[in-house]
Amino acid sequence: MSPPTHTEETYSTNSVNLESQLNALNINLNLKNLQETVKLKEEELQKHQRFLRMAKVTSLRSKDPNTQVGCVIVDKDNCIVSVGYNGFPIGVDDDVFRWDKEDPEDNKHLYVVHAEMNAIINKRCATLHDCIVYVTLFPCNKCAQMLIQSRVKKVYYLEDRDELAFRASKKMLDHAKLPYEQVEMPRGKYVFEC
Ligand SMILES: Nc1ccn([C@H]2C[C@H](O)[C@@H](COP(=O)(O)O)O2)c(=O)n1
Ligand SMILES: [Zn+2]
Repeated sequence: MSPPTHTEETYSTNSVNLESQLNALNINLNLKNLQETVKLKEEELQKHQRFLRMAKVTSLRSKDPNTQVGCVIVDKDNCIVSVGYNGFPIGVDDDVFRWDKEDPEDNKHLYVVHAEMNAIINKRCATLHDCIVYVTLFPCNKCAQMLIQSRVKKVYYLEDRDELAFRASKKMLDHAKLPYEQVEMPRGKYVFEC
């Protein structure tokens, strides 16, 4: 077999260079796509953190001495369509009805309207279908029922509890395929100059 001619050697070298240049371009393109994906993810996380910070501010209006919960609902255009916090129904006097939990026959849980329920009731739009719910504490089973029936798209939350109401809520949300996601907040993001 005759040795490769100068032309064949040159062609072979060029094709190797071309292939390595294409590989380098491909790696560079993948890196740029990855950087863009990471940037979009970071921007989305910051959006969720902004709305959860608003939910936290909303929760400060609650008179519950033990647990203040806030809820913000936004539509598909990220416009706030409703807010709510946990409190007694309109006209149910905080001075008459008790906020403590000692007496099973006269317990705040018999009276309080949850933040999510208030946000659902307070909505300033025809429907909550496909809206996103931001709540400072994971929805209980009763709120999960209302959120499912309202056909919201997803729930983002800050805190969770290992209690029956929350376990039942997850069971229903999972079965109804209503997704939920816990959001980590950067430290010190609740410092409000009031
Ligand atoms: N997702 C939730 C869970 C609870 N709440 C309200 C109901 C009570 O006012 C308070 C919990 O009281 P605790 O048992 O911690 O003394 O939080 C709500 O609005 N939404
Ligand atoms: Zn609830």
